[in-house]
Amino acid sequence: MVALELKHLHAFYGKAHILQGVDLALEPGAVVGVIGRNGAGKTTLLRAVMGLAPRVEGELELFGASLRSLPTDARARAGLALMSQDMRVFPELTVEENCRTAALTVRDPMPLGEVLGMIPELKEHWRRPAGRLSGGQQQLVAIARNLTVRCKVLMLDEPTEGLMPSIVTRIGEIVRALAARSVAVLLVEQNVELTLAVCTRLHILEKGRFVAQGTPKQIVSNGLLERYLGVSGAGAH
Ligand SMILES: Nc1ncnc2c1ncn2[C@@H]1O[C@H](COP(=O)(O)OP(=O)(O)OP(=O)(O)O)[C@@H](O)[C@H]1O
Repeated sequence: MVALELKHLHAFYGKAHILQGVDLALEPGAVVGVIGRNGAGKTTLLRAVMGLAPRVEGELELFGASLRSLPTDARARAGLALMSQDMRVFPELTVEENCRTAALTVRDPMPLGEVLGMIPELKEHWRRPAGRLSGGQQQLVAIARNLTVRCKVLMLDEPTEGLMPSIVTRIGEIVRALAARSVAVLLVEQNVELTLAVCTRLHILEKGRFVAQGTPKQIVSNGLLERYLGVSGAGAH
């Protein structure tokens, strides 16, 4: 079974042809990383899947059903979620309210006790406005909202950018826990160590095309990180 499938996906900003025929299949429980240099098109890829890129061609399917004609909110209701710098939490609402408003958007939300069971560190902030929390804690609130709606495919755009190492580790653990619950995760992340540690498979994007793929081990041992990113991956596993 495939959770998310992209077939010959193209995306454009005006005349700029950014994604140039991307194919990708993401199974439930997979954690797939997309890595590539600045400007390769990683963010555009996630935005295209979410219905946020201005012009997209090709096919996108969620559990075999086409997403092409669906606007972003319908894609979200179908189980797709995107976490990025500009879409995190409602800052004026408390953590609890952030989760409760998410719960209202679906028929069968995850009970909040279960959400807190997965992210227990939110308990002590439950009644605080989310905007008062640290960047890392807000990121956990955003994940909690996506847990609440039982998203089936979670796309993360640079989830650990600017965060302290302890919270980076925590986000990695939570990503693994989500995958263990059959959520398919598509991760765009500059932190190579984290990417290698949590991903089951990596795809390298260069100038809008996938040029290589493999397990983290294969990518490192074939020297592909040096070749395409100019980093070694040494010290990571
Ligand atoms: N709104 C936009 N309008 C026009 N061009 C854009 C827009 N957003 C991105 N681009 C261009 O599309 C290309 C791909 O950008 P994108 O942000 O997808 O790359 P990226 O791989 O995520 O890079 P980074 O790692 O720097 O975030 C770049 O050349 C960028 O300048």
